[in-house]
Amino acid sequence: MSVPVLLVTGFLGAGKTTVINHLLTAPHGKRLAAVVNDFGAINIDAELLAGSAEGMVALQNGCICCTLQGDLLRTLSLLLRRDPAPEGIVIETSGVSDPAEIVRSLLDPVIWREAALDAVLCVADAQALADRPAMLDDALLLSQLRAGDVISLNKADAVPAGQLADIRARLAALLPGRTVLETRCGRVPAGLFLSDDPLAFPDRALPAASRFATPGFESLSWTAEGPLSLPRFQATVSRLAPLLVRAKGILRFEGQQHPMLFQMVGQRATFGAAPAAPPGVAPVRLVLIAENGRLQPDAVRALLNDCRA
Ligand SMILES: Nc1nc2c(ncn2[C@@H]2O[C@H](COP(=O)(O)OP(=O)(O)OP(=O)(O)O)[C@@H](O)[C@H]2O)c(=O)[nH]1
Repeated sequence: MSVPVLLVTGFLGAGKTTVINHLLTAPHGKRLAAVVNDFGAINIDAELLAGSAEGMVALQNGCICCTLQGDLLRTLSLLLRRDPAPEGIVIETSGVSDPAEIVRSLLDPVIWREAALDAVLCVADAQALADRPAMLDDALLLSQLRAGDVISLNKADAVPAGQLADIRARLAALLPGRTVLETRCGRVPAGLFLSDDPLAFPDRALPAASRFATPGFESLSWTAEGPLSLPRFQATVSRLAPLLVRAKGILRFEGQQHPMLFQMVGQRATFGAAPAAPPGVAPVRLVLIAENGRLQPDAVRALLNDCRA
């Protein structure tokens, strides 16, 4: 019997990792494996996933719709040979991936026999769409939305009801007949996905070939061995924010005992509790993502180096 696969797509920072964490910890009684693809040399998402050591494979420094496609297929075949085998596989694409290419690979009959694509879930960021309605004209975002069998309109808590209704109306016009679920903190109904019935979403058309052979984004990864000065880091982030689409990192600040999880989506930055670092990794790890050509790596690294306490 083939193992159902859920492909989770969505723009940078929409909440894909949050959704997958919810699915991994929801009480559905299934043994799930996750494959996460972070577009950067350091895979922060892998560290943020519950039980990340068990059944989790990180594909990094590239994007699975382009350079890492072969790696994805090899990874699936390794996961399927694990004992005990997973009962469901969740694949998180990086926020810069066009899922059309990945769907095409997964529809390959050889893969399908063992790991059948059950559904594509597109996580859309209600807060970003409320702030920047023009995002819905973005070709990559459109491709991600169109690939979705189900759209999770996430961060519904952060948007007033009237604006949420406007966004739903725009999505309904763009994607007629598609299921749109308003979600908070990625809490999609787990029972909707990874069912044993591979025909739950039977109308999948073979997607058109990708228009995003080269992603229009670049990432810069930076690490430090010692703590940072919080005021200097905040000043640097304010300076860099207009250039960035997304940033995330696990940071240590002078005078603080615990590491902090730093997340920035668009211009909004938040700090939260970070999981304990795995042994042997640098205590400060940061990934910045920007449109191609916007970051001058040496200058950015110099600014970040100046944040060291
Ligand atoms: N207010 C609010 N914030 C959320 C919600 N879901 C996720 N977030 C926050 O949004 C930020 C990005 O969430 P992630 O789950 O890392 O997003 P992602 O799509 O995996 O990000 P990339 O992998 O970098 O593309 C984090 O700070 C989350 O805590 C939500 O429903 N409401």
